[in-house]
Amino acid sequence: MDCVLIESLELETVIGVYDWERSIRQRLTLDLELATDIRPAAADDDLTKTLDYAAISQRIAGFADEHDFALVETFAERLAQLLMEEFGVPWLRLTLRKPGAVPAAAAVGVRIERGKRQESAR
Ligand SMILES: Nc1nc2c(c(=O)[nH]1)N=C([C@H](O)[C@@H](O)CO)CN2
Repeated sequence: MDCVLIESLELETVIGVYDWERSIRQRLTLDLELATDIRPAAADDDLTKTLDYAAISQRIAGFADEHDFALVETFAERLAQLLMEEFGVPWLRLTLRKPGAVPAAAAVGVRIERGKRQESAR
């Protein structure tokens, strides 16, 4: 299975369950593995035949701007749905970290996998 990767994407958003978190923007970092068959794009050297990681990163930054969830779980789940629907991603693994939320930890967060892996014929 081929993947397009986005690693350590830095986002700013309103997120948190406590009152003091509702009026500030906090940093999240995102790792993504997005399943896609890269061979058509590679064969024709054509960006339109693959997932454009720049366009997807920009869309994710917009998503972070538009929403103010309480939980990282909600952010991750809603973002996964968006990526699968808008970009036709059949399977993804998404790791969302909230650095600084627990001072004794480098980061805390969630990792989810959604969709079906499609093993490609060789
Ligand atoms: N599983 C989770 N636990 C906690 C979350 C969360 O989103 N998911 N959030 C908080 C607070 O917002 C925390 O980040 C403030 O430091 C606590 N636990």
